[in-house]
Amino acid sequence: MQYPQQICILGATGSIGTSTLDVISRHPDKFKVFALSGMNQLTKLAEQIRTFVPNYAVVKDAAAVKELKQILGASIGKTTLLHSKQGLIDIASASEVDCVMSAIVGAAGLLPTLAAVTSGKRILLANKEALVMSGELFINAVNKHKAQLIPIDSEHNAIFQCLPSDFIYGDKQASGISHLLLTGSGGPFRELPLAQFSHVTPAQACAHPNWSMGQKISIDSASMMNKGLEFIEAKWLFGFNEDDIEVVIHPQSTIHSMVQYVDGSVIAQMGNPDMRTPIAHGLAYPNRIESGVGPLNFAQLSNLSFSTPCKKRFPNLFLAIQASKSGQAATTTLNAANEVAVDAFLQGKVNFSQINTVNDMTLQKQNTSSLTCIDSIIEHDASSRILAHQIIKELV
Ligand SMILES: NC(=O)C1=CN([C@@H]2O[C@H](COP(=O)(O)OP(=O)(O)OC[C@H]3O[C@@H](n4cnc5c(N)ncnc54)[C@H](OP(=O)(O)O)[C@@H]3O)[C@@H](O)[C@H]2O)C=CC1
Ligand SMILES: CC(=O)[C@@H](O)[C@H](O)COP(=O)(O)O
Ligand SMILES: [Mn+2]
Repeated sequence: MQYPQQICILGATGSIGTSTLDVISRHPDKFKVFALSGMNQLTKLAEQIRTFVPNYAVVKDAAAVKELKQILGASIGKTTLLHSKQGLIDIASASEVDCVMSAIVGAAGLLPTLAAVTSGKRILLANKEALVMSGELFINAVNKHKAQLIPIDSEHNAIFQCLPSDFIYGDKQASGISHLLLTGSGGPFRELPLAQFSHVTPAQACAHPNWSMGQKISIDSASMMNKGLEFIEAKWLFGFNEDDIEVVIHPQSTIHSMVQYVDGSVIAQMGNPDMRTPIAHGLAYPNRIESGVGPLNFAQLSNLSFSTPCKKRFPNLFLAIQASKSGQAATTTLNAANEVAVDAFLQGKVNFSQINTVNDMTLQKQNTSSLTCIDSIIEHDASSRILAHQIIKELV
């Protein structure tokens, strides 16, 4: 690895983006911020521009460029402001960039992340939805363009750390691996009586017991759709079959995931629940750098517990596993339906239990045509969203 690395952060104003800048700020000799992007939080983006002085910053549209210019005034410095999808694609594929942090939430992250892939960058992948939407196509592009894909999602980064360094994609036999153990906390409703699920508020659903994250992933954690998306993400990142991935509920989020080997050994990655650890690991890989996360205090770890997820409580997890077995069209459909349903829940249009109803019904109504190119994936995503909106209209 040649320092300094020029870094592009897609989704800089979000939870992962902010943690990434925190790690980078600890290592000014190693990382330079080349480009940042934000969507609605322009004041926060302006503050980041003043602090990190990137070459480029990308916002939603021309009106946002104008507003950001006004906020920045003379402190705009050398930063050029771009906008729209094309602006994101331009910064993700710029020749000066070594490494792209993919931290936009949802389907909006797909095209800029793919632009980084086809430009052969090192990609730090937090945006799991991109991989859920485009699985095989995404991995084929990584291989074709010799991009380097490093998982940032805490579970997948943990598995990446627990696999042998010479692990060959999809070849569990050669490495003596039995299966992957994907841990999930069970979220804020792990013990809530089932009858109360349809009455929970967005604030309650967003109150994750262990992690501080953006709204969408927090709701997904509460329904365990997050673990369903992560199941599909693990399949594509490591080349495993559905039968080789087991989801384990671990409420403390101290073990971030594990690899079970055929000789009975289990290798786990542990740490305090703070995304700066996987982010620092990805930024410096294969080296290690200080992240700002303190050491685990084992004397205070009174209890590490584990259990099996329940289908009645977390139907979204099982829907996602089923979709994974069905194939690409099903996982693209599920991702789109879930984004629409979570948004509707946040707006008070559907209740928490109806997120699963919308996901299930959209999967039943949508076709399962084969999706072999990016245009067909984008089209399928769009038509699934239309179906999900129709289903919501009929529900309310
Ligand atoms: N937070 C976490 O700890 C973890 C997150 N992840 C994954 O990382 C990704 C980001 O999550 P998180 O940081 O929590 O999310 P946040 O909601 O906190 O941040 C999302 C970022 O994306 C920007 N954004 C939102 N919508 C769009 C859009 N349509 N076009 C362009 N930019 C957009 C936001 O801009 P703005 O805020 O300015 O509106 C913000 O910068 C998700 O895919 C999530 O699943 C994975 C593991 C852990
Ligand atoms: C930090 C991270 O990676 C999240 O995806 C986290 O795992 C969410 O917690 P759950 O395990 O409750 O989904
Ligand atoms: Mn995760």
